[in-house]
Amino acid sequence: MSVIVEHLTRQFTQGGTPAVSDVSFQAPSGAITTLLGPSGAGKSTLLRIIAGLELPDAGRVLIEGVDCTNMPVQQRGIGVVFQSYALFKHMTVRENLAFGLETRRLPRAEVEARVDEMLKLVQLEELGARYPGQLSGGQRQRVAFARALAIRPKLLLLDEPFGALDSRVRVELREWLQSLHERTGVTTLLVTHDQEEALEISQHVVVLSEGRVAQEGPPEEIYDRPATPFVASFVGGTSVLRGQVRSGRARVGSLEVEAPQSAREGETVQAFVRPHDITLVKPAQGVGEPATSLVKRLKPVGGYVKVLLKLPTGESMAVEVPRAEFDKLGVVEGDLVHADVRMAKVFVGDYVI
Ligand SMILES: Nc1ncnc2c1ncn2[C@@H]1O[C@H](COP(=O)(O)OP(=O)(O)OP(=O)(O)O)[C@@H](O)[C@H]1O
Repeated sequence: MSVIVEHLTRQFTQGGTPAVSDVSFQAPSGAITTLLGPSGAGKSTLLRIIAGLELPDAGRVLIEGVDCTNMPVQQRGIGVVFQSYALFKHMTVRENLAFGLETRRLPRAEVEARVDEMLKLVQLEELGARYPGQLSGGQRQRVAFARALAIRPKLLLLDEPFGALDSRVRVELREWLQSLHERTGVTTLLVTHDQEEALEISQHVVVLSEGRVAQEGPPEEIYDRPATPFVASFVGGTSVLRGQVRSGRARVGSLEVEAPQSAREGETVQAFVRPHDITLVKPAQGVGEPATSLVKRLKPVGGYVKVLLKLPTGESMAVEVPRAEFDKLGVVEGDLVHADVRMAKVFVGDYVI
């Protein structure tokens, strides 16, 4: 069964903006659901309410159909992994894993069997006798997962579990978490501010902004059909540009793209342009129309270069150019270029899609 939250609200300061404001969503059973949003969006507060570490001012939390809103943490059947490992330093890995089971008064033999099972599950069979200080960050976090899963939770709550690790280990553990989830099938809620992480590992995404749900759905839907400009830019790095319909085409600054059929002449439109759907062309001197998009910033990132353009309208547009293509282009910061938009989603009127 799923996790359902209904109209959750939590306000820390009187008269201030609520950290969580009337949030409702459903996390499907057996799936990984991510709570995705920028810093301060209310993700951790929401997770803490679901875990029972924080009480809401209003609203309900239902786990497997049971109202858990006021239930003590220990009775909720939840495993939690935070960003910091929170392992006992003076205990070995085995002792760390056994601790939660012993406090639940499981028989000794069962504790030992469960610890073995968990070490195998997280592929750390060889390291049971080590202390946390003798493990790498990634290994420590795998122990934290094993400890959370040892109690056979109905629900696994993960608050930026890879946040403290370097990017290579992060990506490795992302894949590891997917395979762990395939093996356990435990309903999982993952807090992250990393859209790539959310799109890659979850089956359901809840995008949060300023304590509210901005959009909820499968990752493809969030990416392909963002419900608001916030979701478009936060999830896809999409630029949102304003323009007008002229002769059946949408003119967005110096750019021109196809207008929706329903668009009337002169109507205001918004174009959502993804960074990889733009081709940059450096104009040959004195030939053709003068270029008007200013290269404000260039940043090589792995196999591509991130380019921030300033359009004549004053709007900014993010572009990603494959490294080889960029090298051929030979532009530097301060150059003027043409920006050919290969594809854009154009919407008429205000932010309703
Ligand atoms: N115990 C608290 N007392 C007062 N304000 C709080 C408390 N906990 C969180 N807040 C505030 O609530 C808002 C939401 O915080 P929260 O930590 O839930 O956001 P978040 O999306 O998890 O952010 P981050 O990714 O930075 O952890 C923030 O403005 C934060 O300052």
